[in-house]
Amino acid sequence: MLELKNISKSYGTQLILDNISLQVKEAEMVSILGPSGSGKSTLLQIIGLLMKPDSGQIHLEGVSYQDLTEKDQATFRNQQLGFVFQFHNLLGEFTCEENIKFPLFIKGSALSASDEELFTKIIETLGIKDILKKLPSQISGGEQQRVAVARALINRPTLLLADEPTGNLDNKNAETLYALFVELKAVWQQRIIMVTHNDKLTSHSDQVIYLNSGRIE
Ligand SMILES: Nc1ncnc2c1ncn2[C@@H]1O[C@H](COP(=O)(O)OP(=O)(O)OP(=O)(O)O)[C@@H](O)[C@H]1O
Repeated sequence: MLELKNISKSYGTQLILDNISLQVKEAEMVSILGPSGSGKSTLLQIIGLLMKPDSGQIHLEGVSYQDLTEKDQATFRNQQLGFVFQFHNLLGEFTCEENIKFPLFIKGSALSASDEELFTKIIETLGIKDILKKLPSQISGGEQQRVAVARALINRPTLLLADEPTGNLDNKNAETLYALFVELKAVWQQRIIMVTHNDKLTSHSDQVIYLNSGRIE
């Protein structure tokens, strides 16, 4: 279970999140919608341990974020969380395969047989087998985004966090990526929290959350 209790966050005098509480079970897909500036990305960053709330508690699978030291937070992020952003942040000088395996290299140990097995399963599911040796600049935007999703999944994250993952894709690629998320949820029981502007991409969500004026509507 992911549990947020009374999360609040201000920037200066501007209250961005006002006592937000939320529970997300395993295999649930949650969409976060809301007007620009309503705090969607801020909430996602707090859940992703990239920003601290001013108050409130978060637990993921029994681990309290408050109890983690800075070093533990980095390890927790790398092992438990997967991130996909609108601008996928792929490393331009590395091939797609190297980009996908990057989180495994960070761990420092050699890739195990089960890492390789998962890698194969991921690239097959995402349909990106044929582009593995290419550089990110040599593939399309939709393909780049699928590589970013593969990289986010390679550590088997407890929670996949996606911030406007379809934001720079055309409609067709956006729908393909969303269909992939739906498949990851159905087949892999992947828990996903996605910020989106596109309310067409929420039909399979277990929870749709509208943020407005710092609160869930
Ligand atoms: N580092 C910061 N310092 C000060 N204010 C910030 C900072 N980051 C965000 N804000 C402000 O906090 C508010 C919420 O920002 P956030 O990016 O979470 O909104 P959002 O709902 O994701 O917006 P969008 O849909 O436009 O991406 C905005 O008014 C923004 O200007």
